[in-house]
Amino acid sequence: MSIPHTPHTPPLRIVAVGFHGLRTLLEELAPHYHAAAEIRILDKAYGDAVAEITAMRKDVGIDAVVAAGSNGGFLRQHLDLPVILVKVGGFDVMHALTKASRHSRRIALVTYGAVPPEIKHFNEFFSLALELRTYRGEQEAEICVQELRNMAIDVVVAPGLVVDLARAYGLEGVLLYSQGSVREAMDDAIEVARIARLESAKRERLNIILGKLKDGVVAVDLDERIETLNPPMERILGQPAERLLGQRLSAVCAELSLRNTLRYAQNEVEQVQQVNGKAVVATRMSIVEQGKHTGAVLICQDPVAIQRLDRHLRARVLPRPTPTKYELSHIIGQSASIARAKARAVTCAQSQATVLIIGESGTGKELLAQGIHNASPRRAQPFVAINCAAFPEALLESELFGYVEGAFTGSSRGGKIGLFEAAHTGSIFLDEIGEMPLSLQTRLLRVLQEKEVLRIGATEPTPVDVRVIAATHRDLGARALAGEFRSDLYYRLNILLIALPPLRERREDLPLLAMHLKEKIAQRLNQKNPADNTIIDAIAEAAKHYSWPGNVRELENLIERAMVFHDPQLREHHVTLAELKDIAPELFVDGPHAPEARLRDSRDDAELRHICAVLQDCQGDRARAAARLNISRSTLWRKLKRAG
Ligand SMILES: Nc1ncnc2c1ncn2[C@@H]1O[C@H](COP(=O)(O)OP(=O)(O)OP(=O)(O)O)[C@@H](O)[C@H]1O
Repeated sequence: MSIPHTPHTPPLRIVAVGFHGLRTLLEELAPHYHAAAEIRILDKAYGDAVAEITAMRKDVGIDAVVAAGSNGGFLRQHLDLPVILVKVGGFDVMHALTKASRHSRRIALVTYGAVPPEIKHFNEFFSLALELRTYRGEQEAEICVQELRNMAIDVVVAPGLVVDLARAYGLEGVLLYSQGSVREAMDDAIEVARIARLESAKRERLNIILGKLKDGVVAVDLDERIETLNPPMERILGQPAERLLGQRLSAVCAELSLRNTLRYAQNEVEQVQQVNGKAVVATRMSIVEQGKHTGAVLICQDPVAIQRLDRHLRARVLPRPTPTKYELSHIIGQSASIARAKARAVTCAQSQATVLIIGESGTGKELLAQGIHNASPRRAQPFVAINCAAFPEALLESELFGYVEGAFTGSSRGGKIGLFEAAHTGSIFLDEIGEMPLSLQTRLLRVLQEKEVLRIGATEPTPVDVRVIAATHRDLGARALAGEFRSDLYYRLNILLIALPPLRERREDLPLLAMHLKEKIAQRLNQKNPADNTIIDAIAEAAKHYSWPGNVRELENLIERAMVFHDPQLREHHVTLAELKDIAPELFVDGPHAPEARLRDSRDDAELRHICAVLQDCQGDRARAAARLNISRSTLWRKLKRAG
């Protein structure tokens, strides 16, 4: 990666600090670096230099500093910028000593920090009798020069500051640095600045990427001090980055501590925890660079966002759930029993518990289930319905629980999502739960208890949040006693019970229902001018003593038949008995032995024989048999059930 020189990338900027002798050297050299960097020469020292450089940095940006001697040491301590020191080489020493010896033999060599060992050896080997001294700061330098004067030293070879002092005390001063050593420092500074720029460009890019994340991210060093964090993490910690950088994470927020991650180098993935009263999903990982632990990182996710994403993903790969059309207000009836069932349904809608609806076929169990779902807080989520009696065991199992790829021969690629997963965050309606095979009852119980499903062939369960509404026309308690239904499942399902009365027990609802169904069918048949009420009234009247084995569904079918067959030309005319018998013969059968009943029985027998033959032909495969008979699987199942 290189820094392209566009008008937007400013040139490298180096501040070279030095006065007097060093300054002269710097001024001589600066023009040579014109193409590589902008060199600013500053003749200030210590605190003044720090203040000036800090101001410059704010103003234009500074990449590196070149300085020498004690001033260089000071700047290194007080600036968080690369400070490159002008180093004294052996050649510099020889060159300066030669120059000094032209004035006198009484020479002192003063260096910043420790005396380099090579100089000590050099001094001894050539018996130069140099006075070797060191200093660390301005004060020490001055004391040193005073002592040298008292020792009658004539020439002081030293860095710029000491040279100036020596001259002030009337001694000769020779600058220790050569042009070569200054050039070397400048070259190093430019290289360091170039690399620092690259690093900061990379860091900036990383920060931009981190800033785009929705999750909060914070990285700490081995001392748990915050090195980097992004805006979402600033929000979680409730402070701006400027205040947080350099602080210990535990001190800012004890709940999000990374101390154990650093201590045991152990990763923790997706732990749900509370921070300032809000739930976060926290992942902690230690950072390993070139095999060494160098820090740790914490990622905080918002559980609400995860759930939203989860729903979105599931929605994309799922079969579309059945759109629900019914509300509780669609349940028609003023009888006490229906009013009670409706009132119960309203209460149940507010609970998360499993609901069990008991009622004969056609009494409105699915209508009620949809109504409960649509009155519950889950109304915007999927509603999935399945008739447990309409599928053979193996098919029902894969429909409900799904399977993973390769779970069995013929399983589709990528596996298949089951209805429980499809209903995630919503409701599932298990119609005819009493017909569910025992082995599947066990699996269902697990889903209810653990709130997770195990797809066929899978090893990892998938968590699901589904409200179960089950329905049956059977006496589940009796079936449980007889060992045909798991009693533990029965108790689990039987938390909120709603009984839907058969139509024959609430005949007072018949006229209202008939009218309602007439409107509904007219809409469905797109009849703008539906049959008048005479035929409907006639049916309601004739059906007073009818037992309605098919309940509201049967009534609905009958009314539809009447609306289709009743001659609209005969509007407002009195419906004759013959006409009514023709349209609704079943209403005139008052017992199993009536002539019409016998007729119907023999018709049913013939139909049943036909169904059995087709079923045998299809080796008992109900789906295929239903397709051949051109009826739905539920209808096939109903016909078989009615025949016992
Ligand atoms: N109280 C009611 N008010 C209005 N319509 C009703 C009522 N009860 C049932 N229905 C209508 O009757 C038909 C059958 O109802 P639904 O499918 O809900 O019955 P079910 O008990 O689930 O039947 P099955 O057990 O045979 O599947 C639907 O068209 C439904 O809208």
